[in-house]
Amino acid sequence: MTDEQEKVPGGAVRVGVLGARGRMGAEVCRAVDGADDLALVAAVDQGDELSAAASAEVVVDFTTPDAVMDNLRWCIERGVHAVVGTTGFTGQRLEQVRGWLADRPDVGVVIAPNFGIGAVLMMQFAARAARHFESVEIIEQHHPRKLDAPSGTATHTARLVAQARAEAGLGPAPDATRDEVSGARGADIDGVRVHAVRATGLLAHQEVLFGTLGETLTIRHDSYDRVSFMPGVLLAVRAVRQRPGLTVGLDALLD
Ligand SMILES: NC(=O)C1=CN([C@@H]2O[C@H](COP(=O)(O)OP(=O)(O)OC[C@H]3O[C@@H](n4cnc5c(N)ncnc54)[C@H](OP(=O)(O)O)[C@@H]3O)[C@@H](O)[C@H]2O)C=CC1
Ligand SMILES: O=C(O)C1=N[C@H](C(=O)O)C[C@H](O)C1
Repeated sequence: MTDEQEKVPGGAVRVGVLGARGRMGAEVCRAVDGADDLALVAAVDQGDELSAAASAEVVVDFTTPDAVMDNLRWCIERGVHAVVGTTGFTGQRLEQVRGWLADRPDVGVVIAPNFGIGAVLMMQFAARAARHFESVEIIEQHHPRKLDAPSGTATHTARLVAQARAEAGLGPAPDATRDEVSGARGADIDGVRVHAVRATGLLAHQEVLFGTLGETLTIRHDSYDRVSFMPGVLLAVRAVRQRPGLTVGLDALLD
C-alpha cells in the first residue's frame, strides 16, 4: 500500500484526476477534496507519469482530445473506472472504447460532453422540441482558450436533434442560400447548422433556436462558473463503479 492510500479515510472512493492543473481539472480536485466520501489520491498533468494514478479506483479525465484516448485505454486495461469530460468523442472513438471494455466487463466508463445539470436538460428539451419545428440552428459561445470548435455539447445536441428530426420524418431545414462566404452558415453536423463564437468574458453558453410558421423557440443554457459542472462530475464519480460498460451522457444517471 502506498503512502497516499494509507491516508485515505475508511470507505472513501480513491479518485485520480488527469489534467489536474487545467481549468476543469483544478476545479475537480477542489470538489473531490471537499467531499467527505471521496479522496484525491492523484493529481496528474502533462509530463507526469500516468502510473501516479494507479492507486485510484476512479479516474476523472479533463485533458485534451489528443490525450484522452491513451488515458482511457490505460485506465480500462488496469481495471480503473473512468469519468470523462474531455471532448472529441466521435462515433468511431466510442466504438473503440466499447471494444476495450469488452475485454474488461468489470470496468465502468462515463463519458459526458457536458456535466452541467442545466446543460443536460437543455439537450433533452431540444431533442423533445425538434420534431415540432422545420428550422433549427445551434449557436454555442465559449471562452477563447477553448481548443475545439464546435463544442462537444453543440455536436451532441446537433446529433440528438438530427435523430429526432429523422424519426419524425422531417427533411432538411429550409435554406435558400446560394452564395456563401465559406463558414458563414456554420458547420453542418448531421444536417444541423452549428455556429461557434469565441470571446473573452464568456465561459460556456448555448442556444438552440427553433423556427416554424409565425413563431420561434429558443432554448438557452449558460455556465458562468466551472463549479456548475461539479455536481454532475461528482454524481458520475459516485455512480461509475456500479455501472460497468460505457455510459454516454449524464441522462441515465440523473434518472
Ligand atoms: N464535459 C464537461 O462538462 C466539460 C468538458 N470540458 C472539456 O474538458 C477538456 C479540458 O478543458 P479545460 O480544463 O478548459 O482545458 P485546459 O487546457 O485548461 O486543461 C487541460 C489540461 O490537461 C493537460 N494535459 C494535456 N495532455 C495531458 C496528458 N496526456 N495527461 C495529463 N494531462 C494532460 C493540459 O496540460 P497543457 O496545458 O500543458 O497541455 C492542461 O493542464 C476540454 O476538452 C473541454 O472541452 C470543459 C468543461 C466542461
Ligand atoms: O471547453 C469548455 O470550456 C467546455 N467544453 C465542453 C464542450 O465542448 O461542450 C462543455 C462546456 O461547453 C465547456
